[in-house]
Amino acid sequence: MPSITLSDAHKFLDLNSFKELPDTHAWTLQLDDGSGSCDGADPDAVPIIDLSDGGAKELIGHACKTWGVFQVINHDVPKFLLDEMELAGKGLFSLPMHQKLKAARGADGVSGYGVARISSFFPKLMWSEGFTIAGSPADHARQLWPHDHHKFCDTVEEYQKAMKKLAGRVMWLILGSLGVSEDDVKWASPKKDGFQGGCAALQLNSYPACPDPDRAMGLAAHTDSTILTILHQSNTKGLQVLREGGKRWTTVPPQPGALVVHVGDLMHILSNGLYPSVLHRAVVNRTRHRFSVAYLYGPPSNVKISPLSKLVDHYHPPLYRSITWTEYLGTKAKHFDKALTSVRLCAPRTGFVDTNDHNSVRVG
Ligand SMILES: C=C1C[C@]23C[C@H]1CC[C@H]2[C@@]12CCC[C@@](C)(C(=O)O1)[C@H]2[C@@H]3C(=O)O
Ligand SMILES: O=C(O)CCC(=O)C(=O)O
Ligand SMILES: [Fe+2]
Repeated sequence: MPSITLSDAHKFLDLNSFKELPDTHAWTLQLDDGSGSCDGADPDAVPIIDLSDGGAKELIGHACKTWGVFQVINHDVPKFLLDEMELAGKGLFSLPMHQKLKAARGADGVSGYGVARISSFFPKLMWSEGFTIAGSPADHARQLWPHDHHKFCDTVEEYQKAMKKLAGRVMWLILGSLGVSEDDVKWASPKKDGFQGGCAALQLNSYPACPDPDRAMGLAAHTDSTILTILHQSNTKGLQVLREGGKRWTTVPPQPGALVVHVGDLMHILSNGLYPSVLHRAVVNRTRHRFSVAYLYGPPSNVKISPLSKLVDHYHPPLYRSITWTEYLGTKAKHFDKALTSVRLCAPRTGFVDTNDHNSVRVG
């Protein structure tokens, strides 16, 4: 079992046990000042795209350019699998804390139970707990359920398989909307025996009901270091996105059976900035426990990612240097919201809204 030092102990408080918000979790940000977030009733809402629609590619291209996020329906991932994964995750988080700590994420590790990796960039803790699965869930699952970890592992593996297939399909719709063909991105090309490219992590997020939701933060504003992320959120709202160059947070309303797709930083790089990664966060509420599962999809870890040559010419110089996913995750762990800027080659033109300069927008 990874040892937990005393200074770390406050990170592993059982959030369900609080009647009041502890100071360690009280953010000074004003979460909602009334001028900001709007909910799904807004006509200008996050697009919902039917993957069985012949025009899906164009609709996805437009959504990537303008929002960096969209929901997909008719995606062929069975509803029972989404429900089963949600139940498996809820079962994990409902274990006693001492049991969950047996699968705690080590200091340099990726997999395991713990607070969000980006926590170290913030003075306050987030009102959430997470469990990250990179590769096989078996080792950690065995620590959590010494007598019966098979059901959890089977569900996770089936979910990973379905998500990998969907992620490949959506990635090709996105690339297709940029006029990029399979010959242009060898590592990602679909092979006869199934989609080859791609590497991924699964992130389970739990946001317990919170006694003071306006002063708490479920998951602080961030972009994902992925090509794309596929998010399944339970039927409780909490996910908010910031529209490109925008100043207001928009709720992505849970829609039964729909999956949310986020454009990640590596797609931002591949598209040479045409499809900016989306800044998003999770807020919490007073009465309901919220749960989400994110499938974080990227390229094989050692493939060099750079702006696609089809999108680069004399008038459109490459804006980012090439970098592998492994290197980028390291850069993100060190620079967080400055990671994309740190791999940028040319300074943004005057008047260009750099959506990744988080200081220029109200992130609270
Ligand atoms: C493959 C990934 C992507 C990671 C790191 C690693 C495993 C866990 C992912 C997340 C999931 C939660 C938000 C985030 C910002 C975090 O803190 O951990 C993500 C991060 C990233 O997208 O950078
Ligand atoms: O819980 C959510 O809605 C957001 C989760 C998220 O952004 C992530 O896991 O990267
Ligand atoms: Fe995210």
